[in-house]
Amino acid sequence: MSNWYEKINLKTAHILEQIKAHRFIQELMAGTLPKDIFYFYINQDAIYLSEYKKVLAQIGIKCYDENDTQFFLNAATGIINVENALHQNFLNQEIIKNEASITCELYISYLSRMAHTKSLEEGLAAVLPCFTIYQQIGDYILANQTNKNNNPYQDWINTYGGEAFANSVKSAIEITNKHTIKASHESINNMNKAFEKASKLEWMFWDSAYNKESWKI
Ligand SMILES: Cc1ncc(CN)c(N)n1
Repeated sequence: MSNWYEKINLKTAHILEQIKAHRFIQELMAGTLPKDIFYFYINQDAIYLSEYKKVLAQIGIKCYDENDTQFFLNAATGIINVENALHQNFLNQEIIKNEASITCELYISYLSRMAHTKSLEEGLAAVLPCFTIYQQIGDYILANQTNKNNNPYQDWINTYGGEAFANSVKSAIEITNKHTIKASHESINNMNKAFEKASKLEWMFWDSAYNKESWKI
């Protein structure tokens, strides 16, 4: 019998396919993504990660098993440090913007609400696509690109397609699956909704970067 993650991954496969097909990802893979769009993304992602780090710490605080707590606290520091270093490599200080785009604001606010006001199970499900989708996209690009030696975005691709990130994703999946074993039907439904919504927000995050989303007023 398949576990919770396998089922929800299958149920949301259409979202992942749309992310893979998105012009942001296709052009990133080809190395043709305009630099201003990539920088817009990296800048928004730096804002996103500084909040996401707090969300992971909050999830860790809520865990009952100390190993799970440790995992999320490590994830909040370790992985994010790697990503921040990656961002600093790409970011030109002059273009740093401090204002979150609408979608960035929406995504971080949503995750923060899930981590602070919902059950641990729902919080786990909400943060999981941030792990799994990036790994799947990293792996997808690594498997399909033909320009590994001259893609200006290769460092980004390697970070998410790499083994270190895969290990961390595996642990996040295992912890979340473990919390579904005794979960009620209602709780599983809520977890499904949270995973699906966060997956859609992942698509929206790339789309908003591609369009250099601005506030309407
Ligand atoms: C928006 C977003 N989602 C996920 C990741 C991968 N941690 C990220 N860097 N940015």
